[in-house]
Amino acid sequence: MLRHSISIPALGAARAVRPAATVPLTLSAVRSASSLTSTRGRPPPTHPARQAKIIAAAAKRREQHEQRMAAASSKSSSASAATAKSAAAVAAELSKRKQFMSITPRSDVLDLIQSWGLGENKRPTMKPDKYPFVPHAKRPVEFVAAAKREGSFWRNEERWPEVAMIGRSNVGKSRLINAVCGTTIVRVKAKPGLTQSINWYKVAKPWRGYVVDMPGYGFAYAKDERKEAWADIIPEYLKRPQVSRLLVLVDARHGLKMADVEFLDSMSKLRRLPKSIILTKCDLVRPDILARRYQSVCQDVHKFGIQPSNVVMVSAKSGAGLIPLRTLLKRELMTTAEAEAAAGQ
Ligand SMILES: Nc1nc2c(ncn2[C@@H]2O[C@H](COP(=O)(O)OP(=O)(O)OP(=O)(O)O)[C@@H](O)[C@H]2O)c(=O)[nH]1
Ligand SMILES: [Mg+2]
Repeated sequence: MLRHSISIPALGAARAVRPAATVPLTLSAVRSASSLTSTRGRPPPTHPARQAKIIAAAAKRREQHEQRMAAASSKSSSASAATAKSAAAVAAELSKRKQFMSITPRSDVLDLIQSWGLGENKRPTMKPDKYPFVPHAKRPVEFVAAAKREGSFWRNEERWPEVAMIGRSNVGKSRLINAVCGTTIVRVKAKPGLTQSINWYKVAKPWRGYVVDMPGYGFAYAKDERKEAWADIIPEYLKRPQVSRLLVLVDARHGLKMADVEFLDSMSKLRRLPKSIILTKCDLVRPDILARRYQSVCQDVHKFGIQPSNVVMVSAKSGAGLIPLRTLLKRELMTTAEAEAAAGQ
């Protein structure tokens, strides 16, 4: 028999499911392979035992297919319920958006936005505030302490006022401290969940007080147990008498979210603490949308006893709106003279 030393994949292997076996090239193999692929249409002779096997396999396949079809139909009925649910959510969201767009921007609010250079503005009418927060100070603020649990809170025995920044993760709390105080010492990141402890920053003389950065609530890239720990220490911290004002930061692009409403609600039960709402990232919002946002937020926070005079629009990026925020912050802090007078009492 003619036998070559090379080997080829068995013919028809491209169509077979199993990987191709290699067989030696013989004349008889070539002949039988050509009979399998012949165009005469005669099927190759099959053994009865093999035929029975094929029939059994086909029956099994049919049974499996029916099972799959039954499973798919039950899945599609639950999927259609989920689709109906998400359609309802989309409809609710659309009607909310429609409601929001139906707000007429007030001319005084639009004027305020324009004069402060707020809003998405290619050519701001006003230069960002470049005046130092504390003139002549080498460091306007200094990091003094961080706490991840109640036992390690900064003691602040002099009872100097503490202004706390709070809001959803990524709303811009840390960057706003840097912008307001004219520093870069607070770490900032685009990913939510960077600040994972309560951090105290002491303001330089002649001021006596602290600006406090906090972990955010809502979504954050952090471990669940860490987020649970924040949920416990934040209310504990806010009970302290040293906390003199709360700055609740809200992203101007989104307005009040459920997490903000829940927080403000829980705060109204916890303690009557002066609060301001700070609309952040105003450089990312069109002026007319920003005016609507301001008006709708003023309306939403009214039920928590927050007046429109305590709703401030800022952009830590462009510096717009920082002057009123600095004024507000300084009003909260004691001067050295006031601190001495308080200590002498
Ligand atoms: N365009 C723009 N981006 C801002 C502004 N403020 C903050 N950001 C950006 O928003 C992202 C989050 O800012 P952070 O200050 O770290 O936010 P945070 O609230 O401290 O976040 P967590 O510490 O994770 O809770 C960063 O990428 C900032 O650069 C702003 O006024 N304008
Ligand atoms: Mg932060």
